[in-house]
Amino acid sequence: MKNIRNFCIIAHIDHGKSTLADRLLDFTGSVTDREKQEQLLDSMDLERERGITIKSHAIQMDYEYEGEKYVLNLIDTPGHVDFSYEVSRSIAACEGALLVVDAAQSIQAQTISNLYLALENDLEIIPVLNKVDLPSANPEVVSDDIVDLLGCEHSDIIPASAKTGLGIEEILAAIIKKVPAPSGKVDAPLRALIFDSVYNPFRGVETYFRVINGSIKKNQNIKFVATGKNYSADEVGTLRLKQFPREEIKTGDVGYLITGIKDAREVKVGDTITDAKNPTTEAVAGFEDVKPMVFAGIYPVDTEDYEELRASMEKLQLNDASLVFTPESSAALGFGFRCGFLGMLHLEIIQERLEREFDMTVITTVPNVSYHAYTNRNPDEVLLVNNPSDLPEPSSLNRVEEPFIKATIITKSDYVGNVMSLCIEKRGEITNQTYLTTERVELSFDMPLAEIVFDFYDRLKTVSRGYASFDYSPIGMRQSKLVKVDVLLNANTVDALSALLHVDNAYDIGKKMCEKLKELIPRQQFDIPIQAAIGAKIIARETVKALRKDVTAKCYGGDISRKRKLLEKQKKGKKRMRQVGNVEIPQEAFMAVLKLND
Ligand SMILES: Nc1nc2c(ncn2[C@@H]2O[C@H](COP(=O)(O)OP(=O)(O)OP(=O)(O)O)[C@@H](O)[C@H]2O)c(=O)[nH]1
Repeated sequence: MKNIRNFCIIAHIDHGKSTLADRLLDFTGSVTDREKQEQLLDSMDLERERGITIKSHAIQMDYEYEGEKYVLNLIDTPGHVDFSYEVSRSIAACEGALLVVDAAQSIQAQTISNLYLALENDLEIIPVLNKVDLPSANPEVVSDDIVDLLGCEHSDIIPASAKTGLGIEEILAAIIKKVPAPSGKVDAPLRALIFDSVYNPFRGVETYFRVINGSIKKNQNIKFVATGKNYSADEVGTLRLKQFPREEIKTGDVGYLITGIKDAREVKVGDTITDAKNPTTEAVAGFEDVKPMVFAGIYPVDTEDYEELRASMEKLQLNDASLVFTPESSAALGFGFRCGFLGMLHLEIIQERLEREFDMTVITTVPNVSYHAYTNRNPDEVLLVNNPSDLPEPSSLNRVEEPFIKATIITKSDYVGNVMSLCIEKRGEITNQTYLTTERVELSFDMPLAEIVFDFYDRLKTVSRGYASFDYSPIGMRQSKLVKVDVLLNANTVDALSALLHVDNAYDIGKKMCEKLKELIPRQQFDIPIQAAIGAKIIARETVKALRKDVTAKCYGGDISRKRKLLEKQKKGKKRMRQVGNVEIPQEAFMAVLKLND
C-alpha cells in the first residue's frame, strides 16, 4: 500500500488535462506505440469530437522512482458542470490532485470550483503551470495568481508543457513525494467507493471502485449499500489500457468489477461496495442520488416511430443511468417522452446519441427546469412541475418555487459592467465581488437555474468577448412569480412551444418568441398568425405572409410511380418538420426560445 498513489487532474476546460494525462501515460511506458492515439482516455466518439471528457475513467501506471517501484492510479474527472457530482466522487477516491492551470489563461471558474472540491476532500494539491511553450504564456503573472489562490510557494509550482513534454518527470516525482499513500485498514470488512461505471454491451456494467478498507476478491459475495442488492464479483481487475483480471484488489487500490449487471441504474456513483456476509458498518460518506436538472420533451419526427424511440431510450438508459424519462403526449406532437437531464450538455449528448447510435430523428422541445407548485386546496403539498402544461390553473395556484443556483463568474475587470447587466437581466442578485488581481474579478450571483438554460452561456461569451468563465452549484428552491406563456399558430395553441416565464420578462420574451418564430417558420400557401398569450390574453403577434400562388402546381403530368417517388423524396426532405394543424413547423422553432438574441 505504501507504494500506491491515487491522484486526479483538475483543470478548467481546455487547460490541457487530457493532453497531460496522455503525456504521463507515455512517459511511464503505459502505452505502446500502436496504442498511441490522441486523447486516449476519451474513448467515446462523441467525446473525441467535442474534445471534452464526458465520462470519467481510471488508469493505472507503473513507475520506478529512486529505485523503488510505484503504482500510480490516475482517476480522470469529467470537465463540465453537468457532471459535477461525478467529479466530486472521483476526487473522493484520490489522495492528491494535479491542479493544471493554463499559463496564458490563468485561473478560471472551474479551476476554483474543482479546487474547492479537492480541498473539501483533503487532497494534496500539486500546482502545474501548463502550456508554458505558448508564445502568449505569461508564466510570472499566472504563477503569482496561483500563489495567491493556494497560499503555496512559487517553488511548489511545476512549469510544464503537456505538448512538448516539459516538466513531466517533475510532475511524476511530485506525485510520489507529495501525495500521501492510501491509509486504509487491511483487516477491516470490505469498504469500497464506486466512483464511476461504464456500460459494456457484451459484459454488462463495469463498475470502477477504490478500495478503502479490506479487499475485494474474485467470486466474493458483495453488496451495494445504497441499493441494498447482492451480487457475485464475477471478475475484478486493474485498469490499464486494457483490463487485467486479478484474484484480489487490495486496500488503497483502484480497480474494476464485473457482476453481470445489465442495467446502469443498479450501479450508483458514490455508493459503497461491501461484503455481503460481513458488511461494513459505515458507508462511504457523500452518497447522493443525482437528480435531473433540466427537462424537455423528446418526440419522434415520424409519429409511427414512437415504439422504436421508446426501445432506443430504454437502451440508452441502460448505459446512462442519469437519463430519466416518462411517456407524455402533446396535442401538437403526439406521443413522446418527457426526459430529465443533468444539464444542457447532457441533453445535447442524448439527442446526438439517439441520432447516431439509434438512427432516430427526434424533435426536442423547449427545455425547462423542475418547479414546485402548491395549490390553494393543498398549500403544503408539493406538485412537481416538469412540463409547463402541468402547472395548475392560475386560479387554483397558491405559489410556485423555482430552483436557484450560486453562479461564479471570473472575468476581466473591463467586462464587469457587461457581465453584471447580463446577470441582472437574468434575474441574478450579486452576492460577492472579489478582485483576484487588479485585472481579474470573481463575481458571485444568486440566480434562477432556468435563466442559465436560456442562452446564458452564449450571451456571457459575447458580452465578455470570451474572457469570462462560469460555474454554478444549486442552492435550493425559492418562491417566484411565474406565468405560462402559450404560443398560438394559426389560432391553435401549440403546447410544445409553451414556456414558464417570470412575470417581468413574459411580455418581452413572448414578443421576441413571435419574432423568432416568424423567421423560422417557412411561408406556406396562407397567412399564418403567430401569437403569444398568457391565459386568454394575447401579448404579442406576428404574421408569416402567404406565398404567392404556385402556378405550376396543376401543370404536373407524368405517371403515378414517378409522383410517388417524388413524394417519398419529399418526405425524407421534410425530416424534422412537424405538421401542427395545417402549419409546418421546423425543429429549430421548438428551440426558438433558446436563441432569442441571435
Ligand atoms: N501549446 C500547448 N498546447 C497544449 C498544451 N496542453 C494542451 N494543449 C492544447 O490545448 C487544448 C486543450 O487540451 P485538452 O488536453 O483537450 O484540455 P482538457 O483540459 O482535457 O479539456 P477538456 O477535456 O475539454 O476539459 C488542445 O488543443 C491541446 O492540444 C501545452 O502544454 N502547450
